[in-house]
Amino acid sequence: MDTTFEKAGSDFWSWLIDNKATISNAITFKDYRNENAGRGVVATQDIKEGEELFTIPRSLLFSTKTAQLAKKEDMEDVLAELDGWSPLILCMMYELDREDSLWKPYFDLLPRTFSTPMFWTDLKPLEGTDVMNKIGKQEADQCYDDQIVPILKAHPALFDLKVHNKELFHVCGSLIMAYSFHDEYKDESAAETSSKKQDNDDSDSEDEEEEEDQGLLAMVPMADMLNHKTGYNNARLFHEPHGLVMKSIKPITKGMQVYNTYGDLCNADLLRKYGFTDENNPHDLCEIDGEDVMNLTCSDDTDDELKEEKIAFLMDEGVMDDYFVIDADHEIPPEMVVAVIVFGSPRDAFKKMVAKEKLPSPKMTEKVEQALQTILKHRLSKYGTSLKVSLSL
Ligand SMILES: C[S@@+](CC[C@H](N)C(=O)[O-])C[C@H]1O[C@@H](n2cnc3c(N)ncnc32)[C@H](O)[C@@H]1O
Repeated sequence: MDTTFEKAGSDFWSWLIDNKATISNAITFKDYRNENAGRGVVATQDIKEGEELFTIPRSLLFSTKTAQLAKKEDMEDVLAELDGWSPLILCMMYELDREDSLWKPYFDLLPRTFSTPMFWTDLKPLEGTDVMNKIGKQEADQCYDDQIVPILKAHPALFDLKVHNKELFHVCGSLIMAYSFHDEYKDESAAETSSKKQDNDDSDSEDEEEEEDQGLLAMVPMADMLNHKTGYNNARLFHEPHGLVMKSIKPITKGMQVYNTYGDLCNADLLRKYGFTDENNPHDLCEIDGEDVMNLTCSDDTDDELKEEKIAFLMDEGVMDDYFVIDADHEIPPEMVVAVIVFGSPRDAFKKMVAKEKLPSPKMTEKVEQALQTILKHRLSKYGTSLKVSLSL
């Protein structure tokens, strides 16, 4: 038995109880490291649908509202200037290793290394997959350099650049990516204050509204100890006035793992955010680059100007996007068939479509089928290895 692992779990459990969380005795932690899934939660007895598994009071949520850093002089304003995850990342960088943090037993439990591609030194095995364009390492590095470093430098009493470095920034970002929640509960009086603040600030951009709608970004101790397995979801987090409540949404037999859902995610997203994939994933998909579809199917008389016109027409009609998606049913989407027909149409035929403002129907002719085969072969050629070799790796 790994006593350090066990002790961290039991210290955390006691900390939750001491801080007014309630936990059903029908669950306990289990070591799933032999399945590369870290710690998880297991049923110690049969659980009925709708049973409360645990309740976490809001005072235990680690967010920009509760973090130590937010209470330091000037810091409320500094954090308010940042966007996206940066405010919570900065709070976490400050507090993650502090002995005097309320969340110490929780932080001690969180991993410091990750299997997400962000940390891979060799990305070759991912060549051709949809993950490659989504890793976001450069953007994250840029965010650290542009947004975080100036704050660290301006507050030497709070931060030490040797400790609060890029590595710690990535650790905190990765923890937020894989462990955080948005607390969707809206206190009516707080909602009113925040909408008033918006009126005053005159800052009603769509992005901000969207962020507000998602709720408060927070680390939710215990709720984040549940693993995910596509198709096996048996518990869900409810955002109630008195706290965040995890309930079973199906009967759970003694010995079964308790799974939350991380969403209906394709394997590329599971890997990018959480560092694992699901073998049988009905939400898996393959993206086909819209530009490739255009380049591989344009009729011989298509110059750059006509290409632009074709793209604009397809976009106006809502058919064209950056990518076409083939999902797990392996059907070619009708939008992609329409795009192939439009790109392949000679100038005159295309001009008639535009004049009539009418898209062709997604009819599968021999010519279309050949074009689609060319596109799919091209897509396949992007993979560095065959499926057989990848599986053996
Ligand atoms: C919200 S945490 C769940 C608790 C986590 N197992 C732990 O020990 O801290 C999410 C992380 O758990 C792991 N995980 C969750 N479900 C998994 C699965 N089905 N297979 C492998 N790892 C999984 C991944 O490392 C993921 O990033």
